[in-house]
Amino acid sequence: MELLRVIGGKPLNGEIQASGSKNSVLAIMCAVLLCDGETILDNVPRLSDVNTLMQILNETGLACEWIDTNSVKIVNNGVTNWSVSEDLVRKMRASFSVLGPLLAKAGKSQIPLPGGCVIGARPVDQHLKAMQALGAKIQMLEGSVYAEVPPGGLQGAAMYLGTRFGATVGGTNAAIMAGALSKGTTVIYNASREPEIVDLVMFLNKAGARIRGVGTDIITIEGTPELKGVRYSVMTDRIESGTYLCAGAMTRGKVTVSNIPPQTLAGLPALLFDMGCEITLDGDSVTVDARDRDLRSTNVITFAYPGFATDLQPPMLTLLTTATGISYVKETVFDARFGFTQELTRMGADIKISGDTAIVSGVENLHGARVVASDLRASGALILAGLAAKGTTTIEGLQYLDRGYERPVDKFIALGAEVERITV
Ligand SMILES: CC(=O)N[C@H]1[C@@H](OP(=O)(O)OP(=O)(O)OC[C@H]2O[C@@H](n3ccc(=O)[nH]c3=O)[C@H](O)[C@@H]2O)O[C@H](CO)[C@@H](O)[C@@H]1O
Ligand SMILES: C=C(OP(=O)(O)O)C(=O)O
Repeated sequence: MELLRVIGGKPLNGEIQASGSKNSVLAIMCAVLLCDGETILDNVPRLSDVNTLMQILNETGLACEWIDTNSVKIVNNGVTNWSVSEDLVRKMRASFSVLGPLLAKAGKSQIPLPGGCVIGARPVDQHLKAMQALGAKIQMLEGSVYAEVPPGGLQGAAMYLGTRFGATVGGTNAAIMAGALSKGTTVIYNASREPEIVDLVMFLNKAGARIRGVGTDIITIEGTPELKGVRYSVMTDRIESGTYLCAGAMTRGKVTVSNIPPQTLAGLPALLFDMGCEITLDGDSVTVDARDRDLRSTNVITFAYPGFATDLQPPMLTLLTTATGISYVKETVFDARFGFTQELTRMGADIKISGDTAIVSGVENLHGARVVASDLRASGALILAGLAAKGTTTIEGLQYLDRGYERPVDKFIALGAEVERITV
């Protein structure tokens, strides 16, 4: 088994480059199913999620290969298989996003239901609603979704997408991708406004789609009969970047993340400033300076963009464990995203959970412990805790870390951390 050993107590100092965005590249790779011929994607992060999606696309008949450290070539000479195997969907929930493109391109698709995960229930009713609005026939058989295009093909339609948690990123992506090849006009009301959706649409429009309104909550799509492969550079990862900025603050150091447009971080720099950090925005680089500072508590509420990103809630909450005073962290996007706080408690944090809110009372120090990451952002959060703690922390569950953080050990070492992967 592989573990991460973190020796804490040293302030991080230095600069790192943000990697390509996981959530953006996964959506764009699904959209490549819609694009005939060759697509080259640059700034692709080397992550296990990307490799899993490459396997899925290969299974559908596309040919994906790494052609450079961060570039992937995908050749789409036609979809030859419209079903996805269960073990791949289980590995990565985002694989369900091939449903819409497979349907639009191959006329049908079969995908096992992804089920819930440790951060919440995660149903896909809004993905299916979008497909049905475009005319698809949907059936559930033995835990799989079977979708089929009606005889005249998918027809553009107006649809309202939304869940009890607000807009849906995956549902909006699904509607955009299927709408791009539908006949006529598709309008999505209450669309998600996440930067990764803007990136997906920029890719699709470069490939020949006609989509406008992205970045607002009404997206309009004029369907086109075909899309062509293009070369496209994926946006940088705001969640990875935010994690390193929180690490700088948590260790009372000074960290610059370059290559990240600050507006994509939504409220994070402002919240770090409220806590007492010095923040410098310089073009596409963000610096947090917390050296010799006493950080104070603040309150955080997660929301769809431009609200505070739920994926940054675990690192932000972790940072608050050593801020003076009491912080309230309310999670409104997923219904079970506080599991990791139990592990922080083992390291000396004082956290109480009351429904959708975590009440964090700042302590002077965390102490090293053996802890287990049970999801992707929990893994980042526990590294931050380990970096700030007195003593040594060992973290289990590195398969989650590898899903979403590119070369984290190299990046933390570049900032002066004592971190190593060990096999036991
Ligand atoms: C691969 C990817 O891009 N993942 C991101 C995507 O996940 P994902 O696309 O799954 O997130 P959604 O925005 O769809 O989910 C938001 C909430 O809506 C619920 N819901 C969603 C769809 C649906 O059909 N029915 C329903 O009830 C979900 O369970 C969740 O509680 O956006 C999330 C919210 O920013 C991020 O945390 C994830 O990192
Ligand atoms: C929740 C996340 O990803 P996914 O939707 O792929 O599970 C995440 O990146 O934090």
